[in-house]
Amino acid sequence: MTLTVALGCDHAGFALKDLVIAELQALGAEVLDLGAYSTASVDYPSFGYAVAKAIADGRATRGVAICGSGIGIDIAANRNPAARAALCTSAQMAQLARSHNDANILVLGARLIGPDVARACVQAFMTTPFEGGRHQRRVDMLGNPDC
Ligand SMILES: O=C(CO)[C@H](O)[C@H](O)[C@H](O)COP(=O)(O)O
Repeated sequence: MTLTVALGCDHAGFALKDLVIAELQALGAEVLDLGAYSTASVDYPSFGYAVAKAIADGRATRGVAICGSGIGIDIAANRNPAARAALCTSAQMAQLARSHNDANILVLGARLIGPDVARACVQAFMTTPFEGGRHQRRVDMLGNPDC
């Protein structure tokens, strides 16, 4: 089954976007590009919200969100209860975000990591399964802040 991945970035993430798209396509994913579409200055919350919304309404199964540090767009995406957005700076973090946290959005900081790390993060995010078991219980708790 082809996985659709929603992609969103701000101006700071724009330079990394094409590389991420190419990597996702090489892994067999379909990409839903939600912008930004240039390096003109824009506001990262809009793009974090857009990626999370695409997952919430079923247009995508996973997402990748990119801004300068990754921090702002990560905060924005995680405001949507459907999002489990994980800011990753290494392939190991991306792998753990999938295997332990069932993360559905990979967040990258384009001003902090290079192309090789970005590619490795995308690869780990797309190929690592969720382990379930004890991790499922904890992921379920993320959806219920009163527990
Ligand atoms: O890193 C970011 C937020 O966490 C975003 O990439 C913002 O674009 C960054 O803060 C904006 O910086 P700029 O000086 O406006 O490019």
